[in-house]
Amino acid sequence: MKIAIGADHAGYRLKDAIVPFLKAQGHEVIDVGCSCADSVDYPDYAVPVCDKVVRGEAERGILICGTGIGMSIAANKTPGIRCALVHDLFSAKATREHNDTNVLAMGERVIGPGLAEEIVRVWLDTPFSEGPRHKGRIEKVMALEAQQSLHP
Ligand SMILES: O=C(CO)[C@H](O)[C@H](O)[C@H](O)COP(=O)(O)O
Repeated sequence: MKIAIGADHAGYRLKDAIVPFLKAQGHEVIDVGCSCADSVDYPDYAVPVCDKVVRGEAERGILICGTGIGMSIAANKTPGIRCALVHDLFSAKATREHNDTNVLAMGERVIGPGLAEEIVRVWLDTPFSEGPRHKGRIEKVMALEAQQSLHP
């Protein structure tokens, strides 16, 4: 799978641990940065990752900041993105099955690399449950997005 990944200064260490993990699993990785502890702004890294996903240049996106909250808020502003903030394995599976999320957010200040790698593995491996109830709910969310673009 082709995966875009980005982080801010509070998440780049976890990103740099996950990139080799993804490559070892056979995934192609587009790393948009950042790559050092100099303070940056998380939206500046959420946007390029989400753009790549909505343009089809990446199938999925992974975003990491201190808590994952800023990244998830920023990511969900991009039409077509469904981003989940996940710090446990149950949610990693459920958000793929129920929400068909295409971007995953995590917080380096919340979890360590061992759990983060397991979350990424489960999130990437779990297919969307094609059941009509989930599809209908996602369609309602996408309709909200369309309404908002008509009334900014
Ligand atoms: O947006 C966040 C908090 O919800 C992210 O965790 C940021 O990484 C965090 O705010 C960065 O904090 P810092 O004090 O500027 O390092």
